[in-house]
Amino acid sequence: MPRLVGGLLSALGASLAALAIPRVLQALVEGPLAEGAAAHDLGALVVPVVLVLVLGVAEAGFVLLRRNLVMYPGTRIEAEMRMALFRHLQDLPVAFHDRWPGGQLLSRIMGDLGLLRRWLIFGLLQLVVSAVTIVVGVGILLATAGWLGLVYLAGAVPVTVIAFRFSRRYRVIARLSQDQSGDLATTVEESVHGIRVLKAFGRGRDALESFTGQAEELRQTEMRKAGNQATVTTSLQLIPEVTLAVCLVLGSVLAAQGQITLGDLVAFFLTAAVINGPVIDLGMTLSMTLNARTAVDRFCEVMETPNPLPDPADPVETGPVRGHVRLRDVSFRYEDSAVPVLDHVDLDLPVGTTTALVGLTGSGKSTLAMLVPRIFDVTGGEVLLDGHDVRTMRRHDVRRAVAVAFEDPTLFSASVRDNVLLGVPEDGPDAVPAEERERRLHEAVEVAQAGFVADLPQGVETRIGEEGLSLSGGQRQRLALARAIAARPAVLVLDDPLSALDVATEEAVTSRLREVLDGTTSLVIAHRPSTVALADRVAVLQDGRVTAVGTHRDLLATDAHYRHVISSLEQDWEDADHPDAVTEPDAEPETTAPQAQTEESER
Ligand SMILES: Nc1ncnc2c1ncn2[C@@H]1O[C@H](COP(=O)(O)OP(=O)(O)OP(=O)(O)O)[C@@H](O)[C@H]1O
Repeated sequence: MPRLVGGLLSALGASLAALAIPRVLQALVEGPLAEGAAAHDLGALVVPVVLVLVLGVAEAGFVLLRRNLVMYPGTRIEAEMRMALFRHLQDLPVAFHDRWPGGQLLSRIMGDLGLLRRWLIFGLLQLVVSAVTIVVGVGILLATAGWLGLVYLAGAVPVTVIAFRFSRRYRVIARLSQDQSGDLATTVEESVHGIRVLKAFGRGRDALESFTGQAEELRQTEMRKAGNQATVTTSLQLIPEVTLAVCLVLGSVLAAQGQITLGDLVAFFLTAAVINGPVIDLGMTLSMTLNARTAVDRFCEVMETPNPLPDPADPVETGPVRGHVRLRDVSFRYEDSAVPVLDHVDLDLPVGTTTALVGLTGSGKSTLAMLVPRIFDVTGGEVLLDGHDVRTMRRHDVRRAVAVAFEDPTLFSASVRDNVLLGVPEDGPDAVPAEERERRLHEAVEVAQAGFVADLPQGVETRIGEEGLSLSGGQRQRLALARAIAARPAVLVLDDPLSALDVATEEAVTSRLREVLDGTTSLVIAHRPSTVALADRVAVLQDGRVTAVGTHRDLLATDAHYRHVISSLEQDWEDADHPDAVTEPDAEPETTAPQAQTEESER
C-alpha cells in the first residue's frame, strides 16, 4: 500500500512538473526574454532555462519512480488475488465445478487478473494523473486568461457526453469479449482432454470448425472493441484540437487588442497542450479501466459463491477415527434434479468390514459413496463417522479419515511418487516422516500390483504426463488405488477402481488389500461379479434405497432383485468379451464373518 501511495504521489509530481513548465516559460517570455533581448543580457535567461531543465528532469524522474513503485504492488495484488481465487476454487464443492466450465475459471484466473494488473500498473495512475492534470490545468487556464479558459472548458461538454456513451457501450462489449475468451478456453480444454475420442471418431475437423467459429466470434467482438476505441479516440482528439484552434483565433484577437499579454498567451497554449494529452488518451484509459472492472466483476462472481459445505463453527474433536460408518435415513437429491437419487437409505458399515455396494446402473451407488467423504452433503438424514455426523466434523478431518479411489482415476502431471503420496502430508501438523512415506509408497505400489512403475524410465520418479495419459487405463487405476492405500485411511471407498484390471490381478490386489488394510472399513462399488464375490457382505441398492444387506450367498438365495442385478452384471461382463469372468458366483468369500471381524477390529 505505501508503494501504491508513493506511486500516486510520484504520478502527481510528474503531472505538476509538466504543468509548471509553461508557467516558467511564461515568466521567461514576459521577463528576461523581452527585457534581456532588448539589453542583449543573455545571463538573465540562465535561471529560467535551468528551471525548465530541472522541471523536465523532475518529470522524467517522477515517471520512472512511479513505474518502479507501482510494479511491485501491481504484481503482488495480482498474485494474491490469483492465490485467493485458486484457494476458493479448491474449497468449493464438486457441485460448483460440475456447473462451471473449466475454461471460464481458467480465463478468470489468468486473463482477467492480468488485465487487472495492467490497470493497476498503468491505468489507475493514468486515471489519477489525467484527472489532476485536467483539473489543475483548466484552473491555470482560467487564472491565466479567464474567457479563453471558459471557451476551452466548453470542450468538456462533448468530451463528457462521448466518454459516457462510450463507457456504456464498451462495458457490454468488454464483458462479452471476456466471456467469449472463457468459452474458447473451455473448448480448447475439452478438445485437448478428449483428443483421443475426437481422433477415434474422426471428429477432428468438426472440432476445428467449432473452434474456428468461436474464435471468429471472439475476433468480431475484439473488432467491435477496437472500432469503438478508435471512434472515441478520434473524437477525443478532434474536440480539444478544434477548441484549441478556436482559442488561438480568439487569443490572437485579444492579444492584438492588448487585453492579454504575449506571455499569458504562450502559457495558455503550452498548458492547453499539456492538458490535451490526457484528454486524447481518455479513450484508452477508460477502456483499460472498463476491462479491469469487468475482470473484477468476473472474479467476484466466483469469490462470492458461498461454499454450501462449510466447516462447522465448533467442530467436534474426534481423535483417531476407527472407521465405523453409518448412513441413517439418508436422502439425497442433486441441486438441478427434481427426484431424489437416494431416499431414506439406512446402511451400517462396521469397523474393518468390506461391503460391496451393488445395484443397477444409475441406481445411485457413486452418489452414495460420495456422501461418506462429504464430497456432497446429504439433503436428509445423516452420515455418521464413529457416531459423529460428518457435517459436525472439519472437512479436513473427514477426508483424512476417508480415502476414495474412483473408477476414472485422475492423476496429476507429477512423478509417480508425488501422485501416490498425494494424501500423505509431508509437512504440517500431520506430517509423516520421510522414512515412513517411503515405506508407504513401496507398500502401496506393491499392494496395488503397480509393479510396472519399476520399469518406467526413472522408476517412481518418472513424471507421468498430463492426467497420466502416458499410462494405460489399468495402470492409472492401480496408481489411483495405490494413492488411496498410501493415505492409510480408516475408511476406504472404492468406486469400482479395479474395473480395468483382469480378474486375476483384481483378486491379487484385493487379497493384499485385506492384509494391509486390516481394520480398515471398505465400501466397494462393484460392477462385476468377481468384485462382489470378494467382499464380506453386500448391500443392494434399489430405487434409491438399500433393500437388502447380507452375504453374497444368502442374497442369491433370498433376494430376487439381487439375482437380477448379478445376472445382468454377468451378462455385461460376458458381452464385454471377458472369458475369465466369474460366471458361477457361488464361492463363499474367504473371509471371516463380518460380525467376527467387527468385534476383532473394535477390540
Ligand atoms: N452431478 C449430477 N447432477 C445431477 N444428476 C446426477 C449427477 N450425477 C449423477 N446424477 C444422476 O444420479 C443418478 C445416480 O447416478 P450415480 O452415478 O450415483 O449412479 P450409479 O449407480 O453409480 O451408476 P453406474 O453404475 O452407472 O455408475 C443418475 O440418474 C444420474 O443421472
